[in-house]
Amino acid sequence: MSPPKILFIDSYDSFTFNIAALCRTSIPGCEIQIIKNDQFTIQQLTPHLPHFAAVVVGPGPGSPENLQDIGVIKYLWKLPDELLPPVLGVCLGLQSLCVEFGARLKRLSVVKHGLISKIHHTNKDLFEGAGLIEAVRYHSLHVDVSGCPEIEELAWADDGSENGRVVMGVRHATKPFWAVQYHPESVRTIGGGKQIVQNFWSFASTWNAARGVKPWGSTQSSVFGFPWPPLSIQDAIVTKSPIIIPRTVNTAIIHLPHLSTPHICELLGAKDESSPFVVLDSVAKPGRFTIIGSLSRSSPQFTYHCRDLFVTVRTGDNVRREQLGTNDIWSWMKSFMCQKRGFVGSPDIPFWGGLVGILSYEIGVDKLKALGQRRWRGRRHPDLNMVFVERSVVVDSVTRNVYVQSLLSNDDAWVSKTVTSLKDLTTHGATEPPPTKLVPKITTPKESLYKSRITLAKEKLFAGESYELCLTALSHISLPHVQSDTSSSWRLFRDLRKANPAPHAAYLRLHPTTLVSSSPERFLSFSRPSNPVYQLRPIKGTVSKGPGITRAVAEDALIGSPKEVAENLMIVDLITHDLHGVVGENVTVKKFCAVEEYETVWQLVSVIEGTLPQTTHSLEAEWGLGWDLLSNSLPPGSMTGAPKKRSVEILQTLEDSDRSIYSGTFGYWCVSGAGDWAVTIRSCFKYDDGSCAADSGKEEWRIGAGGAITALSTVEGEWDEMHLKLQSVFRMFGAKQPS
Ligand SMILES: C=C(O[C@@H]1C=C(C(=O)O)C=C[C@H]1O)C(=O)O
Ligand SMILES: NC(=O)CC[C@H](N)C(=O)O
Repeated sequence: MSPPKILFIDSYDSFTFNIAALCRTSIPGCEIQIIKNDQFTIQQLTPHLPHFAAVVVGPGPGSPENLQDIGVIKYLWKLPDELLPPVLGVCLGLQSLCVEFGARLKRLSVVKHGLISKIHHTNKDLFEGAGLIEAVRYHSLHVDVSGCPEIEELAWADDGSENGRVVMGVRHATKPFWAVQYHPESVRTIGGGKQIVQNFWSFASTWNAARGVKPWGSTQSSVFGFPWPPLSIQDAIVTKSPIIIPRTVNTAIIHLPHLSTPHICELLGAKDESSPFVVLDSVAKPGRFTIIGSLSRSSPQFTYHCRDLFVTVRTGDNVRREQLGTNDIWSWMKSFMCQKRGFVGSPDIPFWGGLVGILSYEIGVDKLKALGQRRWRGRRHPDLNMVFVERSVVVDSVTRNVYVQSLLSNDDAWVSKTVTSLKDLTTHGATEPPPTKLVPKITTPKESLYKSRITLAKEKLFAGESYELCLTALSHISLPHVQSDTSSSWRLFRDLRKANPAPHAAYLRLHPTTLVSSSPERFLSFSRPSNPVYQLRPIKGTVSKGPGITRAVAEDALIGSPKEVAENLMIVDLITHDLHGVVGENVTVKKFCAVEEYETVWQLVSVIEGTLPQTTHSLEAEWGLGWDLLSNSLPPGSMTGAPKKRSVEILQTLEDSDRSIYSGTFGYWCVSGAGDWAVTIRSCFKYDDGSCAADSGKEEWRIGAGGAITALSTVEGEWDEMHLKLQSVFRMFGAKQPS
């Protein structure tokens, strides 16, 4: 028998794959075909409905009364019975069902985003055997079903003086429609998930026994494409690369307990402003390894601007444009890296050599196909800027072992020369230079404007357009350009790593871009095959450090705050969805809302991990999947809010300019298939162009900062939080936060 097919109609939500995963665990062997609500007209969809055993109508931003938000779903409910598959609606899905049968749509007085409520139910029908339900809610709208004879209420929440009784579960009196307003798939929902999907499936099976489900045919396969979980993790669609000849990474290991990272960097060229340089520096826990590139003139550097049809490859003085042709930038970079497969290096370190660089926020926005007013063509600054590192030095901060490695053949001379120089460095020692003293001119966002945008963001949340919006703004710092034989940006980085030690500190000088970062936040890491682990580590929830703010006080302010936990939970659910979308079903939340201490702030951190199914995927498929996950999960959910696409679109209307590399990601993709990417926050960056020229006598730096706006945010609180985050970077300019 062919597996039962479920049609999932997605309204551009960020929890879709979580619901798909819940269906897969509740309905044995089902396969899920996901479509967008504006992908088909009802006339195009109807002939295929007899081939589906059920339809799931998912959540989403906006209103069921707005055709642009609800799309084809509006017309589903009124199809003749003989064409009808059983339907399960979630959130927006429930609202649409009820509205089409006469319910009144209202706004909640107190919106519920990422908040948990006890769900009361009849213990019958969809809720039979459901027991205790404490469920996560993501809604601003709700339905009044009094006066709708066809809609039977099965469950409700008692919001007391806030909203009174709110409908949480319904069924249609005669048609095969059931729905819930809460989120059965959320990682924090207890009860009311698997049981209700199983009950739905049992009613669906009864309905289908009478109706008969037509077999899935090749026409359906060609119309609906691959089901979820995605086939990219199976052998079938992996691009076959040429036969791989194993190559050993030329590696020397030395134990140098007293050597500091800045000294190694300086040995490898950090001081020379004219040359490219990269270091991914784990200055604080949980970071462990520091990766320093030793770039040569032959190290290829790749730059790409969104929507261009080519990528620029620079090797020394040779600059050429490579046409992307039928590739997009992601598959182009992947095919470049495919040629570098087959190296075997030390098992004790995560990086042997590979791509290191920066991806902008906008490259993610472009991938998301978010509608916006941005000018794409003729963008001045690269959206992808990466270098292929062939020679590197990796420092293990735990063992204090230093690994000198080269991917180049016949490179013994460089390896042994570098080992000797490093040993010399330790014996001679070196004095730390004093912090740079500069007089910066700082321009921060205008208070009244930023505050008005917080209010506008909240209005969008109240209207049901988003559940959380990460609002940000850029500040500018202008520094006098000081003539010196030591790169000024390198000096700044050296100061920053002291002033704000962070697990994802980085100094990436990839002209025209220079990034100086003290990011605390890992976006995504993937270990090397076989059986890689994909880890995302979102931070949401920030409290300032200061006198009296002990760990206990911070925990109370973060874990004890429904606002902070809700803010984090929404991103955890979103990130779980991003991960499910690429790796399939095996995704778990390893840590939920742990408090971590950083130099200037306490942060609430969650850890989500995914692994691949035990099916027949090859090492080859595993090798490139981290990159696929990266490209499919940008921009980082913690920098957008949820649902991602709509939130990004709203943010474009609330922010004045491109975020550029702020809010994007930087990190590496190792030739082994492993990678580690951080969120570009607590960072400053500059471009060498007209706005930053030695001839203008100034260096113009930009710093982005912001925070997640939720329905529970206060205008003052969010303004202060944005400033607090700015402060962590301002310190390196020797500057106090301007008031
Ligand atoms: C927006 C920033 O940080 C993001 C927002 C956070 C929050 O709202 O608590 C925390 C970490 C980041 O994901 C920033 O640092 O500029
Ligand atoms: N999660 C959802 O589907 C939300 C539905 C609707 N946009 C609301 O806010 O009420």
